[in-house]
Amino acid sequence: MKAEGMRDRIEEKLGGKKNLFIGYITGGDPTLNHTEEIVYAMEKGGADLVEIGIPYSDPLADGPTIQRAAGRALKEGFSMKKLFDSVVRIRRNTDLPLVFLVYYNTIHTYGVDQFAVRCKEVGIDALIVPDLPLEESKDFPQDIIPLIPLVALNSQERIEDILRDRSGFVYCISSFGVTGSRSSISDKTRELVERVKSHTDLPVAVGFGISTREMVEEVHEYADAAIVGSSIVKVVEEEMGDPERVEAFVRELTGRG
Ligand SMILES: O=P(O)(O)OC[C@@H](O)[C@@H](O)c1c[nH]c2ccccc12
Repeated sequence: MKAEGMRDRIEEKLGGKKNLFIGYITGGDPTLNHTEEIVYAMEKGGADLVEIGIPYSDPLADGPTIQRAAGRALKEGFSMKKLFDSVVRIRRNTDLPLVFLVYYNTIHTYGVDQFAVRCKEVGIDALIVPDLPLEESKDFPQDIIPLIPLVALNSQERIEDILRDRSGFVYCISSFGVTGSRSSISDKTRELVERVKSHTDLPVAVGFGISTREMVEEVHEYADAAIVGSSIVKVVEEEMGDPERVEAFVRELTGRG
């Protein structure tokens, strides 16, 4: 489903391209000022899209690294209102596609329609809602802002259903369990991506457990985009949000510049 009258930054930047890179950070980690600077840093390092995670106290799909990031952000007084204000500032400076990674509770508490409208207003391009079941996503106002379809190794028979009438890109989850670095990518992932590609022309991205340039290259052999979260968040943690360090790490992962 395509949002009416919305400029499709995701299609412009990702459509028909290869060797793409998507980076994740947690919004407000360690502060919202850092988030703004880190988004620019990731773009300079070669990221084609940035996922901004909304810190949440009970993030069931997240491993310890991203949980700690959420803890840091919440301790600093994170609020949705302040994040929306940050995105308004970010949008004055870049056309980089931006996606929120947000648990449903945050949306529900804000008000579903209000949340969707505000995201669109500030220039968020899509949402990833890891805990929203497919059936319920059908009632979500995707005419206002699209939801990125998530496909897991065990979604096999439902792939066609999941991919029907979608825009943006497809997020293939390459392993079972929670976010966080792993030493290798399951070989089932390639099959999953091939299957997804037989049902859609959207760009296909692979995430979960990717942490090195070698793993990014491996994903690029069969998918359009590699997604890296926890290992970027680890740099944010170790370097106390220093954008230059994040830029250097993202550049190492993308192999650009
Ligand atoms: O952290 P990893 O293993 O690199 O995985 C990507 C990831 O961080 C990001 O896309 C993400 C963060 N939280 C999530 C929850 C569900 C699905 C995906 C995510």
